[in-house]
Amino acid sequence: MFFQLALNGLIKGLAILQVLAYKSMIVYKLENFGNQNNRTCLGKASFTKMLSVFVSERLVDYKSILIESNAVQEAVIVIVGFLGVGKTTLLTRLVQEYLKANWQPYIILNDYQNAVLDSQRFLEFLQPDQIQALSGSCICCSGVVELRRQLNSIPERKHGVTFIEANGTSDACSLMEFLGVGLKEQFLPPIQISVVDVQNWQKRGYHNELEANQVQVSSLVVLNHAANVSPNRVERVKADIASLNSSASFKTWSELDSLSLPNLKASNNSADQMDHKKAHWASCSVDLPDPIDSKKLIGILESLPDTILRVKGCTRMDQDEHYSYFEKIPSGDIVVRPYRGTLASGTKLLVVGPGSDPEKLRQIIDGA
Ligand SMILES: Nc1nc2c(ncn2[C@@H]2O[C@H](COP(=O)(O)OP(=O)(O)OP(=O)(O)O)[C@@H](O)[C@H]2O)c(=O)[nH]1
Repeated sequence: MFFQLALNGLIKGLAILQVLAYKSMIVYKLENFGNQNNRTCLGKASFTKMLSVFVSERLVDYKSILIESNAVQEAVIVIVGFLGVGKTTLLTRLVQEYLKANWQPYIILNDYQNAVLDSQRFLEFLQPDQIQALSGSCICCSGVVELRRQLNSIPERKHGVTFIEANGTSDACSLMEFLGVGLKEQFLPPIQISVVDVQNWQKRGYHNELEANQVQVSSLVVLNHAANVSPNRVERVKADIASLNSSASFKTWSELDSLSLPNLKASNNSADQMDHKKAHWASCSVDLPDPIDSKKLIGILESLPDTILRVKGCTRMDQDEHYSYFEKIPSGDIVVRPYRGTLASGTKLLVVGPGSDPEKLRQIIDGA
């Protein structure tokens, strides 16, 4: 606040000094106000108007000079996409590549139930203060105030870049609308990148509309899961997305040039209206035994209702000393890998989708 007042005072002072120093320029300005023939007859009102235009022009000039001489504004890159398409995988790649190129990335991770679980995986590359976790379903409405607060609390630094990963059911269009206001001058207007699973694009039944919403204000669409699909399918998906957002560019995982992302311009594509409630999904989490028999865990994951589209969790398996992170994506694939973070919240099973009910989950776990 004090800095802002001081800066404004300095700018005004500079502008007034310039007014005094450039009398000849004032004469030039008088000419621009249509008084070429009788400069001495300029009325008080015209003079005041001229002075205010001149000073305000100078203010703009000085402000831009000061901003240029300070840090370059920081890109804010928002990663969206349906559940399990590969947003965190992309974020991990981006963080690693930006660090390698001497940038200073900050990340904000939003997820259902327990964003800390995912955020801990980044401690391998980032300091704790470079990572913020934001649990909760809706950063596109009720959660946007907290998201903006977290973003605005990120310190200014050289070569800064901030990545935000939205949860997989976010109303990506509303998110950009709300996030576009109230950010510090430190930041450029946020840009959105959408991750799309080419194999499963628009095979989400009732959730197709939500998936389509998640590409409509994106500047770039990253085409994932493209290894096992025909080139025809890739072209069809691109054409489909282009019909929703004609200004988006496309990159496959291998074509993506991570360091060029800050050069993207925010999309001005107008999006179709979506019933925002479609972005509010049920989710819940329950504790898991530690350790657990790995066959029993697979049995639990396979017994979950089909309406549950995303599963994540962490516990120790069999005789392992280390914890394991496991997950199930909407296609039904189950992946298990060692968990390197600190398990701050204890062993958990997290589920997202209609039918997420802690009582039902406990029954499935006890009966396995
Ligand atoms: N085969 C294949 N697997 C992928 C690809 N991208 C990501 N995955 C895997 O898919 C799983 C889910 O990836 P995440 O990056 O966690 O997906 P996400 O979009 O962050 O998921 P949520 O935000 O939790 O919904 C992980 O096991 C990834 O390794 C891809 O292009 N092909």
